[in-house]
Amino acid sequence: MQAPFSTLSAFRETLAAAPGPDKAATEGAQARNGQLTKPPGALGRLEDLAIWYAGWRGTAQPQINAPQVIIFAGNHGVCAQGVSAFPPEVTVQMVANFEHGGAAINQLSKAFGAKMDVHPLRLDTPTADFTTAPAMTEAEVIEALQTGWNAVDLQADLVVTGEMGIGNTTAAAAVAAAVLGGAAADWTGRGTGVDDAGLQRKTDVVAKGLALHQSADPLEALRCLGGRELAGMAGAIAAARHHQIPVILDGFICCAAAAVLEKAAPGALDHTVAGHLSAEGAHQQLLDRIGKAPLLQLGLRLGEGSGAALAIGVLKGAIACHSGMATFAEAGVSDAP
Ligand SMILES: O=C(O)c1ccc[n+]([C@@H]2O[C@H](COP(=O)([O-])O)[C@@H](O)[C@H]2O)c1
Ligand SMILES: Cc1cc2nc[nH]c2cc1C
Repeated sequence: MQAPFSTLSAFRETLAAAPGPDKAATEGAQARNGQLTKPPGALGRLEDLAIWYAGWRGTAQPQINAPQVIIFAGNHGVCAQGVSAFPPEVTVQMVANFEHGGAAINQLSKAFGAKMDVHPLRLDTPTADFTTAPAMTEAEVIEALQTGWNAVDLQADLVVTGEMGIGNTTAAAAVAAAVLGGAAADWTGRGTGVDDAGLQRKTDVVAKGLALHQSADPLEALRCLGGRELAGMAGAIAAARHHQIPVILDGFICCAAAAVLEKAAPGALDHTVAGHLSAEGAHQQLLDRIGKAPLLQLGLRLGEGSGAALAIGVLKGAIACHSGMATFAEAGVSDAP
């Protein structure tokens, strides 16, 4: 389906009109969970995950057969300020690596049975340096949101949103600070591995951007301080909601993009779970602020959707148990405590 918006205000309305989970499917899944051959609650968070997933898919006994990993790539004018340990050319080089199957996310997608799509977003035209101008025009941010929306495969039954973009932890920190509040230093971290001087530069750059672009509107924060890959992820997360497809969020940059949606329309992330806790310092508080507990904590700070792709395995495990286990009655197991 083509994106049903061509302005930020129409995108805001699309978010506000998003559907909720199916009540009957949720209740059916809760009832089924109570009959499965295990002590009550013994599968811990897997039980909540299965019931959550069932509600969004609209069936009490769902399957996961077609996960889709979607990677958006963007370039950032703010790299001119020396905010990354790597040069911006790495973005296009890594896109080629994705296309040739050589990146971590290629292997993780394959390992967890997901198809993987890559969307380079105008890599030859970096966003404007947000210390001097808005990162994007409305037309540019809309184009990226639309590409994200249209990237979701309607046949997918689970979506992972990931990114690649040298400099994007600076953009994500600025967006997080603008939509969630706090000082620049609360949200900046080492990204690809900047040293102490680089971290100080990054914090000053974010503070400058926040001072220049003051708006209470989270979508304006995305436009002025974000990047095309953040907007792409936001568009895909919103589209997945529209099509009742659950989403696994990835690391710091993905969650900053998601926070924009949550602030623009509270509840907009109800169809999402946090795949992992990134080693990027501010990810924990970002997750706290969007009310998500990560499924995994493995010290990853790669991006590319890698932590979320690993969490596909957790969700598949939850659904395999929920939909495939025998009930006490079917197995002839006594359910008396
Ligand atoms: O996902 C994360 O939490 C994460 C944390 C640190 C770095 N990254 C990745 O590293 C790149 C951004 O780092 P930087 O230092 O260039 O801002 C970008 O391509 C991200 O995918 C990703
Ligand atoms: C090599 C490299 C791979 C990445 N994948 C995601 N972000 C990245 C940043 C770099 C520098």
